[in-house]
Amino acid sequence: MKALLALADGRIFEGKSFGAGGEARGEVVFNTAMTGYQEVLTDPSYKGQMVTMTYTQIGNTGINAEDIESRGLFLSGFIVREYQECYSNWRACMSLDSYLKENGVIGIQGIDTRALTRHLRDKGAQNGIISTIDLDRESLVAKARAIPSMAGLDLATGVSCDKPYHWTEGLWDLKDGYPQVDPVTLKYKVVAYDFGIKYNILRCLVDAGCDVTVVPASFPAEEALAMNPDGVFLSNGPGDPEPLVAVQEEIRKMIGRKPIFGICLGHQLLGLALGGKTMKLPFGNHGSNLPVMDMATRKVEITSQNHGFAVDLDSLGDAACLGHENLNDQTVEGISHCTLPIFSVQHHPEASPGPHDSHYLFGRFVEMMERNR
Ligand SMILES: NC(=O)CC[C@H](N)C(=O)O
Repeated sequence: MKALLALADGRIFEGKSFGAGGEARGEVVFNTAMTGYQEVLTDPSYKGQMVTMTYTQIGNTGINAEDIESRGLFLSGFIVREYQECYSNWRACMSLDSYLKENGVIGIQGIDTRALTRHLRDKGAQNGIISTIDLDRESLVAKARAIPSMAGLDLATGVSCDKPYHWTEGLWDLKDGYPQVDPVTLKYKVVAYDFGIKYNILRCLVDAGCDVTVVPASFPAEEALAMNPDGVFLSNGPGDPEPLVAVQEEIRKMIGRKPIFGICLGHQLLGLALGGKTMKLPFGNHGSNLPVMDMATRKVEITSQNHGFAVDLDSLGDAACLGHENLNDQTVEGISHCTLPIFSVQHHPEASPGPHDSHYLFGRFVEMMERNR
């Protein structure tokens, strides 16, 4: 079935539909990861976005029951060069096409994703619409123009959990899959704020020795502190961090009381709680091959990233210093508090998908909690 992708600036791409049919809208971004489309699909931080993969063939390894990063699919559309219906992997249980259909997500294939990516890189990420039902080009562009901008949107509250829960699953192992870890062996009590948390962050925390209680985005700081955790974790999540004013206020109350570690949206929220500002980047960083320098050791790590906003370092003044730097665009990749045991990173040390170079950051958080007990 024919499908069209129309961008707000008038550019149109024609392709064929796979997955669900209908119409979907969102901010179009590109992801440069060569593997891990299932983790990309289940990353809640993509809510409100349509993702184009720069890798040319997608679907080859099908879908399995294990590489899942959240309770569902949150992105609104999936754009690929060549969809592969014929999949092969020992863990695969269904095709990508069936998975998208089951979850009501629109896919479009046969798109010149190189041209689309270059367009987004040169003109900036922008809103777009994919349709199989309205093939009128002018009407689609008009609809794409009417989509509200990602800047200013609180999308995190909508994807967070409803009530606190306990997490005890550890990291995947080839022989045993995901282990259930006995909480008595976990030494550090961590309260993890869920703004759209990826499961592998929770697994990495457990693997590092943390007994994790996940709490909703709106969880009051007083209640988190009353649980007397060794540390507080702030998760990744979709949308703009700036409108989450109430969350920033709660984070502010915990600064100086407990060690804090933040990832991605959690990092941006920490920056705002420390008095800094965030800004929207032209097209952001989405992929699993992005170089970053750890300023403490000057070691370079290849990282997994997925963000469209960034912390403005100058706006932080003396509140924090640069902890990590993105070596492609020199944006702030991490901050660390000058005196308190508080740090955060823009990239994803849990990978999923991506390299494990940054796994050490979970160990750094545990060391911080150990020193502050
Ligand atoms: N992965 C994330 O946490 C993304 C953070 C934020 N939504 C951004 O786009 O910058």
